[in-house]
Amino acid sequence: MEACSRSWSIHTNPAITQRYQILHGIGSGAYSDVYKAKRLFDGLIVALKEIHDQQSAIRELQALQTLNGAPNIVQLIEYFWSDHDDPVLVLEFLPMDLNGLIAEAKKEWNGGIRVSEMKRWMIQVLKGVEACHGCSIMHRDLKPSNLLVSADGEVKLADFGQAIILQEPPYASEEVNVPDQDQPWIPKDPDPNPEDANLSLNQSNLQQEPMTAREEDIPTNQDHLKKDMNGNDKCPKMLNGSTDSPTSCNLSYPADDFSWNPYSEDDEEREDDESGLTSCVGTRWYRAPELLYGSRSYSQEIDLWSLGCIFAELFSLEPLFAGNSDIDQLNRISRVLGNLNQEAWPGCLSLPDYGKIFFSENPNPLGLKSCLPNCSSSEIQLLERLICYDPSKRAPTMELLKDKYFAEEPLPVPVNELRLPSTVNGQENSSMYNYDWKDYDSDFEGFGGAEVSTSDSGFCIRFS
Ligand SMILES: Nc1ncnc2c1ncn2[C@@H]1O[C@H](COP(=O)(O)OP(=O)(O)OP(=O)(O)O)[C@@H](O)[C@H]1O
Repeated sequence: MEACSRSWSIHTNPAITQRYQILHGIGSGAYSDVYKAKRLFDGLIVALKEIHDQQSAIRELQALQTLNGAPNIVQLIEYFWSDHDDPVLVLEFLPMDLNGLIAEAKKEWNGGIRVSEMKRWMIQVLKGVEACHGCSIMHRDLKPSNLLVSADGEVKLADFGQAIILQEPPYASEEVNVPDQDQPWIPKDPDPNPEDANLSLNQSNLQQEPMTAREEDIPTNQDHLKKDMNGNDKCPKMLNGSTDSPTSCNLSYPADDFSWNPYSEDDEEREDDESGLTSCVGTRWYRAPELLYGSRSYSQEIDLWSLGCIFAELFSLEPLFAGNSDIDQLNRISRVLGNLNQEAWPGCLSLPDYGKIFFSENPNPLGLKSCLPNCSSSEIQLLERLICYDPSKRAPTMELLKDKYFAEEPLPVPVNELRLPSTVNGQENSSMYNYDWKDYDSDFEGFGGAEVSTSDSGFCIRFS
């Protein structure tokens, strides 16, 4: 067995090792290590996701249970939970992601992804997001590397560690959908797929033995989640130790280095009835402008913005807004869409950081067409329904699925006719873009001089 990083519990927990042979590590995220494993009683290949943050584990578990059996959502097979080990989720194994697809298309497919393929990829992603939004779940971290792909070309939304189930309005606080303490949790049947006997999760679930995880260890309300496993208050710091950010969140992280923690001492990071949602979610390149301006009362439209960025990237094979800091991110957006003002979004004045950041006048924004010169007008129109400042103008997924674009020639290919990356072996197909950081040491470089001044509400930054 190949050595795996960081983790002890997954190898030493008999509840897991009696049921699974751990094959090798697949990858690590901010809060998790993921392993490829084989279920001993039937040989089913799975992904074991060991999550080192309980809050993130509970979010993921709640979302995946709510979405069980929904189309284009990664399947939760079972989970292991104890009060002394990190929770481990057993997920269907998916060998690729859209990041790997984009990288392959860029390198190998002269001409990129065909329009007929693009439509099928987009439809699948839209259906996954529609399933989430239909269940009042905001994913909050949509990006190509969280859109996993099966060996058959099926897209599955994954990584629900930042997801939140919305209740009236606009967020869930007390009533959370954690498993009932007394009821062992057994996955519902997903959509049967009799053609694929080996990998059929339907079949695997039917054969499933009784749960070995300790459901009684799952807390039943969110107050409990504010404590660590020893009952102490959970108040970890942001990853870079920064609490003095002038905008909403992290000003100097690499794009994939997200640092949200819902129970940080910093009010900006707290999520509860009084303070609302945290704006520090998602991965910068795909983060909606209202989040970058510090909104705490956003809704599912933030996922729609991310979708627009993902689709644009599938078209051009380059990230649309590859900001190296939150301010650079906003600057890149305003160069394309124009500066955010009341005309673009009347609600912008109430954004917490709106009056703190000003960019130089930009009367002639580039527009999406000039960023995506190879896109047809219907493609640009569809993207404009997602990538716009005013969240209320972003089209819901159901409307987008009915967009004439998908009914026009060339029609979407069937899933089994999609071209896939040549190597379908886990992380080999997932690649983060190597952004050249050296040119952008500070938030303020790359877009002129910055003048910082203090005001009654804090300070503001003005770029010339
Ligand atoms: N079901 C799965 N099948 C195969 N690989 C998976 C699966 N789930 C996750 N992975 C891989 O494991 C790695 C980490 O997973 P994931 O992104 O879910 O962790 P995370 O800690 O929540 O991540 P992030 O830092 O992006 O929030 C990624 O490379 C991902 O592609």
